[in-house]
Amino acid sequence: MATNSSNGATKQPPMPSPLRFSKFFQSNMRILVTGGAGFIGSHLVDRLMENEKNEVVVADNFFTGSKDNLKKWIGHPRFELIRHDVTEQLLIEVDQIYHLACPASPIFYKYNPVKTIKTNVIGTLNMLGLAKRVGARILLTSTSEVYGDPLVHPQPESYWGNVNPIGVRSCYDEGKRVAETLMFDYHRQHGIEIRIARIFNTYGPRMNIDDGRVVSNFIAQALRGEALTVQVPGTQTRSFCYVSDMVDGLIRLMEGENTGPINIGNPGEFTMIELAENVKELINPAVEIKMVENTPDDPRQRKPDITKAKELLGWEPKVKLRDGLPLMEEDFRLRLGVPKKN
Ligand SMILES: NC(=O)c1ccc[n+]([C@@H]2O[C@H](COP(=O)([O-])OP(=O)(O)OC[C@H]3O[C@@H](n4cnc5c(N)ncnc54)[C@H](O)[C@@H]3O)[C@@H](O)[C@H]2O)c1
Ligand SMILES: O=C(O)[C@H]1O[C@H](OP(=O)(O)OP(=O)(O)OC[C@H]2O[C@@H](n3ccc(=O)[nH]c3=O)[C@H](O)[C@@H]2O)[C@H](O)[C@@H](O)[C@@H]1O
Repeated sequence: MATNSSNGATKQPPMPSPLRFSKFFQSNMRILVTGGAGFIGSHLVDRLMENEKNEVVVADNFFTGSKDNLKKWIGHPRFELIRHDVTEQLLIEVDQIYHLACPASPIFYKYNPVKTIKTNVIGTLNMLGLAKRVGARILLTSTSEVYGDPLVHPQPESYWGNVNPIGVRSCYDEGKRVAETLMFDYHRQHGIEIRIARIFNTYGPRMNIDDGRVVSNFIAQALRGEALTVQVPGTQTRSFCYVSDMVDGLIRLMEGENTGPINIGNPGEFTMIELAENVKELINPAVEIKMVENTPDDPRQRKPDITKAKELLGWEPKVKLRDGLPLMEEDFRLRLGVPKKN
């Protein structure tokens, strides 16, 4: 039974399918990754597929994800890709669910806010219903945005947050807060085995080039020789985690005994001006940095307190921003067709 001082679960989780214990069954673990065609999801699939005992099923509606991210697995006997919207029921047999489906870039989650709420609320409800029916363990990728514009810095998991419930970002941050509530209610009421990761800004290869998030924007701008657009005031901070570290943290959380929520992120904190200066220096010293308008409710500071991840998961990030940016640059150069000058 997972441990968390406040969960108050009273019931044992339902039993997994008897086939799981059959010695004739081919793979030991069937894993569903919702949103597996997206940025973090596809890296997670790569890591899960490395284990020959895993069978991986991806369910994705391809809103922000793409088959291209999974092309090396399509046709593999241990892999299956389903076009599916998590706001609809899904009837399959699985042992673990990594529930990532949700647009993550503010441009995309604000594009159809009602759909974003439905994805977070109805989508999570459906995945919990699936977990309940088949006795699967389920991990939700929540977000540091549950802390809103935080008044406590850095943010520990015990902080309840400072979120605008009616703002333009609330479809996402309030949506994820309700998703966390649903996870704990299913845990307490039905004994479902849950895991909640609060992810802080993650970057790396395969981010959509025109995704709108700051790291992908700056790298694409530097490679195209365009000015880097720092949104005012530029002193707002973020902490950037390289995707391989993130995937490692998610798998440790799923495999461990703690329900979370647990912050997974890199505590290295940078202002957006510092980030732009780093990208300029590393990728294209000739580009300018220009200040542009910001969007409403942009959090002014964000940095994870990762004490819990260190103590409970034995996890901490390994890749520093200045080492991760060149790895992402390489991928963006290939996709944009901009070769490196020698
Ligand atoms: N990347 C980050 O910095 C970050 C930070 C905090 C939390 N997260 C969370 O991690 C998860 C993955 O983020 P990402 O950066 O890979 O984003 P992404 O946009 O690249 O991936 C999301 C995936 O979910 C799919 N999707 C969206 N709505 C869906 C729906 N209704 N049904 C089925 N599939 C749907 C998309 O097509 C895409 O493949 C998200 O839940 C996000 O909220 C990410
Ligand atoms: O870590 C998280 O929890 C969240 O992080 C990001 O949200 P956000 O930090 O707002 O991401 P960006 O859009 O990359 O913005 C980061 C900062 O960069 C600034 N920015 C963005 C784009 C740009 O071109 N220039 C720029 O200065 C923004 O004003 C903001 O202050 C993700 O996109 C969310 O999905 C995720 O849940």
